[in-house]
Amino acid sequence: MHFIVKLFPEITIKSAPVRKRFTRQLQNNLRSLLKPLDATVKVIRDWEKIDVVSENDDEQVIAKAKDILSCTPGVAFFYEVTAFTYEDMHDIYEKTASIWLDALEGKTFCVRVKRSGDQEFSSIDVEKYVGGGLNQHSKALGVKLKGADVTVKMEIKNQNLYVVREQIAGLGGFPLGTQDPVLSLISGGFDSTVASYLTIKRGLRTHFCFFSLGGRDHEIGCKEVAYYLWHKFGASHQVRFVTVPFEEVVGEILTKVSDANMGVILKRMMLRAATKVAEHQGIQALVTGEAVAQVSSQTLTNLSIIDRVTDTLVMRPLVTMDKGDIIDISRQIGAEEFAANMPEYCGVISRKPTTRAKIDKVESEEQGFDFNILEQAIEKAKVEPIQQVMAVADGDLEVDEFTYLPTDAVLIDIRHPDEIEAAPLQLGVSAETLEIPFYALLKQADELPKRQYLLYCDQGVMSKMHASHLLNGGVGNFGVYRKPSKT
Ligand SMILES: Nc1ncnc2c1ncn2[C@@H]1O[C@H](COP(=O)(O)OP(=O)(O)OP(=O)(O)O)[C@@H](O)[C@H]1O
Repeated sequence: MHFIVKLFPEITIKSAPVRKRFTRQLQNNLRSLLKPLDATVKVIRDWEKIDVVSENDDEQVIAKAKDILSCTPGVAFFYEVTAFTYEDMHDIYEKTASIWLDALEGKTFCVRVKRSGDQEFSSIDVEKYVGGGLNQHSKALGVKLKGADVTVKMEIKNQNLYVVREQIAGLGGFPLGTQDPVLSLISGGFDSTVASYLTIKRGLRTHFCFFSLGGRDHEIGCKEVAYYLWHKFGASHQVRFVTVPFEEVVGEILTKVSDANMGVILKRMMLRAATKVAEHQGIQALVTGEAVAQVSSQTLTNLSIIDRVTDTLVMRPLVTMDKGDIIDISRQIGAEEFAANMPEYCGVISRKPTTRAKIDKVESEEQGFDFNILEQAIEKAKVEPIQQVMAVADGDLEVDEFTYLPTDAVLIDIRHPDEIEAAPLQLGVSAETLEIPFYALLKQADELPKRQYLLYCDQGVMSKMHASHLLNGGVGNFGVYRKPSKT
């Protein structure tokens, strides 16, 4: 496989040393993401682009590599190419035709060439020669310079010819690691998920902070979405997931604070706690999913009262975005279903929340609040590397694991639909199977007919955590299926 990765344009307008630093960071990120997939892969950087090259032509490896390249911040787009050396212009035509001739049948096309080096011909000469040849020898409908169905692209560098087979869009943004880290307050809904995605995409290493308001299902759902975002868009860097037990803080608010100010005071408590967590982790900015006027606590008056409790920078990437646009992004990044399936949790729900809180009133109500409870919550915060958040919790019951399918057992593939599409499960034996993505499982488990179910996912971690969680809740007919090892 061979990919030519093009840099996000905002990188290319930086000064030379900054451009070099950002490109080197992207090279390192791609290397660390691609090496586990293919140990022989070479990631080579020059001023204009990054080449990803390997002898490996396995279809699944190529599909996964494309997935990685399209989800890595800093990549504008990339070409999948076939590389040749060439003798002369006719040889360029022959090599291009070997890839494109049949694919042009019934289509209009044009040829576009980017050339560097000391050749006897210009880019336009090649476009004319190759275009003419393809037009004559293929069953194309003809050449069309504007609005053609197909653009046949190639790059010529000295004696090397790269014929583009496919152009694939990248994520844009800056390579992770080029900016300082942030702590994203994630609650698993559309907003904080999209806000976290946007900070990752902009090159900010995004750690997560979750306030547990009661309900393990909500905690699991939130960890799943954070893990998903990290794994898909930010796995070149290690991040942490911090869980702050906020049940008692909520209890104190419910007993000490007036209904109207509960929402604003809860957010002030969250920001106070997040500020301490961030300080402790050496992080200098917080991120939330708030957008002006979306809910009552998000008026300018209330947001400014919320912000007064901290000197730490609070970033709100969605502040002026419409909900529909936020949901569209969440759909594009494969996270819409997470939010839609996020278990209900019992938070602070005011009947008549104020949209214009008064700072004097808020501060006087907070005087009755026992701040030891907040301090204790911060002390009890649990910091985990994101890779471990899906592990079974201490004290959870052990579930049965199988490397074969018992008669009458039903296998449930709980992987994300994108993963199932990229690598359909091949069992080698006939078995009854269902596809229920992990984020929908807790909701649907209750409705399934009583049978023995075995959960399957790639690493066996998510499936084990879910089966164990169900078992702890008294649902014992779920186990784990692992593919037998090949040795
Ligand atoms: N339990 C929580 N843990 C961590 N952060 C939270 C929590 N609840 C709220 N937040 C943060 O506060 C922001 C505003 O929360 P709020 O519940 O008012 O709005 P929201 O738009 O429903 O949030 P979301 O869609 O992200 O769940 C969230 O986007 C998130 O950043």
